[in-house]
Amino acid sequence: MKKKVLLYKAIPKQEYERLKARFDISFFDTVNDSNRSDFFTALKEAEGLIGSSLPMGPNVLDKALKLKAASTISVGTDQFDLAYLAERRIPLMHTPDVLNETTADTLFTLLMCTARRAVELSNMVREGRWTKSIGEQRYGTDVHGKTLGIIGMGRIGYALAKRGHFGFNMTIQYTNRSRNINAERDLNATYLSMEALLESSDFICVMTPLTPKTEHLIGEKEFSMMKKSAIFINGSRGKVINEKALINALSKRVIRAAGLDVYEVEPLPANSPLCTLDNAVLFPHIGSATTETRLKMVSCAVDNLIQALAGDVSKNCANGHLLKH
Ligand SMILES: NC(=O)c1ccc[n+]([C@@H]2O[C@H](COP(=O)([O-])OP(=O)(O)OC[C@H]3O[C@@H](n4cnc5c(N)ncnc54)[C@H](O)[C@@H]3O)[C@@H](O)[C@H]2O)c1
Ligand SMILES: O=C(O)[C@H](O)CO
Repeated sequence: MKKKVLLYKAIPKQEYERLKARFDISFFDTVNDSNRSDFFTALKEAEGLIGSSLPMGPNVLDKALKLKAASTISVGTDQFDLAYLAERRIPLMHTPDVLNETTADTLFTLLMCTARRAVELSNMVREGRWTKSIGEQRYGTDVHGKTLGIIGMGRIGYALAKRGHFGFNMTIQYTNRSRNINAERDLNATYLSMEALLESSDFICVMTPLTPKTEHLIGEKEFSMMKKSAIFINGSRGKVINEKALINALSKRVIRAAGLDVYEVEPLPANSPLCTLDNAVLFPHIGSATTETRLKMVSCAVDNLIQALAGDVSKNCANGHLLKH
């Protein structure tokens, strides 16, 4: 008999067929009031889970009594409680590496758009407000040759730093849980304390995962330490930043501008004060959102689930270090 798998995201047909060839699939594109009880019935029977963007904390997974493996179509694992899963001996598989370059492309786009006020000025053209030279007060600021400070120099942080170093002759500095020797060797990156990085960077990009230790890592105190001309970029998770403090820093011009791909609440409510700020560039969580990369992520997550349900968690297991204890 085929193992039961709960799929909670629409995926390309060829990847769906790969799953269907091996497993008995229950598919939920979304979970709402009309299908919630069917979702929980399927969850109760599922040995495998695959999907993304749904909170899967203990309150949900306590009902998944037969669960043997979960596979998230993302590198971020913050929808899950890794320790809880490890306690139940359930591996959580994720999709590192396949999205590094695309996400770094997005972050650099965000950085460039923010520095050069691209969205604001493009809107001026579209709305018929380009009636004369834009004027000094709307000039952007240079990116090339500036200092890029990266908080969280992991896989994506490194890919972003590569763009800054080789493409834009930027000075790279970073803070991280541990030294990134490759970044220091390849990109001449300098390891700094958080304080030193905040005080001396022209561009500051946050690329840590969201964990209990990184929640609200950047708040009022940190914004006040940045240069008045600093441009802040968040491509990690919204909750790594105290969004209220960021809004305050932007509206009072404590810093120059921010480029954001992620928010405390997603989708960002249209009445968020962020939407009224002309010094904020707002992307709708599109770090990895290209056709090619999203397909690679789904394919990787499908492979991960097949392998994990066969007992092999040697690759891409996010809580492997906890399962060992
Ligand atoms: N915006 C998007 O669409 C998008 C796309 C991909 C990933 N992400 C987010 O980016 C995160 C990072 O992805 P990655 O693949 O580079 O992960 P990674 O694990 O390779 O890198 C994260 C780095 O953060 C560091 N770190 C962790 N806690 C820290 C702390 N308290 N202080 C300083 N550094 C700390 C780690 O040491 C590591 O080097 C993901 O967890 C995800 O949340 C967002
Ligand atoms: O974590 C990730 O992979 C990205 O945020 C896309 O969901």
